[in-house]
Amino acid sequence: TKSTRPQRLLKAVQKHSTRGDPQSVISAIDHFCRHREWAMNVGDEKGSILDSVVSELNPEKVLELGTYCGYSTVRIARLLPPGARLITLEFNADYAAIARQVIAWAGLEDKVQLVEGASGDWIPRMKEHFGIETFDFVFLDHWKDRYLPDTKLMEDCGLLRKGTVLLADNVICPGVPDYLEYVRNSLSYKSCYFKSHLEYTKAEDGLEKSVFLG
Ligand SMILES: CCCNc1ncnc2c1ncn2[C@@H]1O[C@H](/C=C/CNC(=O)c2cc(-c3ccc(F)cc3)cc(O)c2O)[C@@H](O)[C@H]1O
Ligand SMILES: [Mg+2]
Repeated sequence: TKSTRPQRLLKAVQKHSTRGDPQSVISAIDHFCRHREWAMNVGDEKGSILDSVVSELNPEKVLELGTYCGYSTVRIARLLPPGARLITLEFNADYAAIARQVIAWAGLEDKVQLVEGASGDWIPRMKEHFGIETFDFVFLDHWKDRYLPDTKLMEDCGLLRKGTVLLADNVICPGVPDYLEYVRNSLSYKSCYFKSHLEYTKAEDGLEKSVFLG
């Protein structure tokens, strides 16, 4: 039977990158998506903005919503200090299986916990199941109509603290109008927009960085 795009992306990683070298994994995925098949990874341009936000923050506890093939998981985890932890939620079993192999190939499995399941089910269980008090950094890149409800859920579950940074992908394309309106008008957030481009294209897109004020 025909392979899937995530399977072909994994093959490209295993063929064109060095095991244990996260940067080579990132470059192999970017090359595959730019020259072979487009895929919805945050990409190299927005990825550099993601890198700078993570590096400046040096987070200990990170949550990612929507793993897909693990590209942004690898980008974030490679920058985390020893002892820091990234929990990434992915509810599609096929994507989760690919992402696990990409993360393992990059040699980052010790920093990453991939949880197969829906954000709505797992956000309320972060404290009792993973012993997480609050997150320092959250990367939102899952279904766009879930950014706002999941952000409100994280607030309600007490998972955000004064200074927690939310970084949201695709705030222009495909767009998350309800989420943007919320974080830009709420007195509980200080929000700013990083203008960029949709991964591997010339279309406008960007990241919204929102600091929770408590
Ligand atoms: C119950 C659903 C909500 N909870 C969830 N919990 C856990 N994982 C969830 C998830 N929702 C979605 N996911 C997973 O996240 C991923 C979904 C990402 C959705 N992303 C996009 O649609 C997207 C789409 C584009 C895009 C832009 C332009 C275009 F022409 C075509 C596509 C670009 C992007 O950067 C994107 O991120 C999948 O792996 C999916 O299985
Ligand atoms: Mg995205």
